[in-house]
Order: sequence, then structure tokens, then C-alpha cells
Amino acid sequence: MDARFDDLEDGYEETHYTPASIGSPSLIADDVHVRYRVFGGRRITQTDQGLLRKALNRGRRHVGAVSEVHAVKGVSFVAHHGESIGILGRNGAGKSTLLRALAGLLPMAAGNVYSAGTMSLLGVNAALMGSMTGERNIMIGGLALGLTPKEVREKMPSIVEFAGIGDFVNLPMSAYSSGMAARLRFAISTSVVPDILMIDEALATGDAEFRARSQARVEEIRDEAGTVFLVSHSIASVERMCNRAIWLEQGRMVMDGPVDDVCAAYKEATRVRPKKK
Ligand SMILES: Nc1ncnc2c1ncn2[C@@H]1O[C@H](COP(=O)(O)OP(=O)(O)OP(=O)(O)O)[C@@H](O)[C@H]1O
Repeated sequence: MDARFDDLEDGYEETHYTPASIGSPSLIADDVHVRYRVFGGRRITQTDQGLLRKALNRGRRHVGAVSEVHAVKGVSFVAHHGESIGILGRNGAGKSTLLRALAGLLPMAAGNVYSAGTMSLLGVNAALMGSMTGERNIMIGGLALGLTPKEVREKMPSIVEFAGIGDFVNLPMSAYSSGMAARLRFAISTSVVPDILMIDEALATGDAEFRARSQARVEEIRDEAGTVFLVSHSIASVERMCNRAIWLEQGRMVMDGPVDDVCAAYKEATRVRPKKK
């Protein structure tokens, strides 16, 4: 067991949760591990200086220590159609890494992910191009989601309306506010109902009205028997939008269960207690 994991109060054990009324499995994560390799970051010692000189003489590009961050450590669960699963955890717990690995965007060091159906990851960094107009981004995004040019053109007005960007659609996205860009990203990514929608903090931006509309869209997707994953620092968002939650701590799954139980346990564990005098 990871030494720092012992610090967790009450020592929650990993659980394997199967909801009472479920659809068929949509995604299975089996003992998923993700490691990042990090170059540099250590104080240069005299030995390193010697190595550095040698490496430079040989014209190598990467010099310095290589270390590893074991960001996700053996996470397993089964997600079902019709479930909306919140992923909770403190900064650096491995939430975004897990989501990207589930979406197939990061290589896994070990383990497997099996999924049934199309996946769409909606993140703060989802690629839209600043130098292109909103219209062009909608076209490219739509094609990337598997629509034909004709289908994208048909959906264009509803995407623009949902995003609430009006005439800005004809301007380069570099002229958009961050909220407008986030709304357009959300509108494009959900214009085709994916079987599995993964949302990484993307709902944190936008005003109250847009948050309500995006929540309704997420519910629609869930109701169409899709599966939704939501990474958020807002426990309230997870409670509002999810029926199940997974809590990660330092890359490990601490708890998986009904959203109210997991949120209550997470709140209790992360509560700031006044120091005893
Ligand atoms: N590209 C990267 N290279 C090296 N280490 C990384 C990289 N991305 C993340 N990490 C490390 O992996 C661990 C998990 O990071 P991750 O971003 O998945 O956590 P998170 O729970 O989403 O955090 P946050 O809530 O702060 O967004 C952290 O220790 C982080 O420092």
C-alpha cells in the first residue's frame, strides 16, 4: 500500500459497486495503471554535470534525470448504460488522467479498458482552433464526430443557438471570451449524442443559465441510455448531475458507490477541522 494512502482518515477500503437497477455494461476498466515519465527536475550534481557534458558532446536532446509519476494505480470498475458517474478527488488525485486513459487518449502502463460504443471527451483543453472562425470549428468538430458536411450544416443553427454565440460564429475563436469558447466546445461535443460522454471540468465555465442548459443536455444523454463521466471539483455539481461517484486518492480508488454515500464520505474526509489548542 502506498505510504501516503495510509494518511487517509478512517482508511476507506476500495469497493466494487454494482447499482441495483442497471443497463448493460458500457465501459469496463480492469486494473488500469497510468505512469508519466518526467524529464529533469532534479538538482544537478557533479556526476550529472559530467554526464551532461558527455551527452552534449554526443548531441542528445534530453539530458537530466528521468523520473516517473504513477498517476493511476490499479483502478477497476464497470460502468453501465444510463449511469452518470462523478469522479471526485483532491488536486493531483488522478481524475483527469483516468478520464483520458478511459477515452484512449493516454497509453496505459498496465490494465485494460473495454468500451461499447462511441466516446466523446469534453475537456477544458479540447482542441478548437483559435485562428479559425466558430463556423469552421463547428465543421471540423462535426466531421471529427463522424457527421457528413451536410449533417453538420443542418446542425449548425442549433449548435450556434445552444452555444449562444450569435454573430460571433463568423469571427475567429481568438476573439471569444473563455466562457463563449467553452460553450461552443460543449455545444459541438454534444451535437451528436455519444454512447459515452466524458466531461472534464468543462461545466465549471459559463454563466448560471448555460450551466442549467448544459445540465439538461447531460441528463438527456443519460436518459438516451448513454453513460456520462463527470470530473469536477464541485461536489454540488456531482451531487446534482450524477447517480454514482468514484473517489480517487493519490491514483487509487477509495470508494465507488451511490453518489450521496460517496459525496458524504468525501466531504467528511476533506473537511477542514479546527486545530486543537
Ligand atoms: N503530463 C504530465 N506529466 C507528468 N506528470 C503529470 C502529467 N499530468 C499529470 N501529472 C501528474 O499525475 C498526477 C495526477 O494528475 P491529474 O491531473 O490526473 O490529477 P487531477 O485529480 O485531475 O488533478 P486536479 O484536480 O488538480 O486537476 C499528479 O501527480 C500530476 O502531477
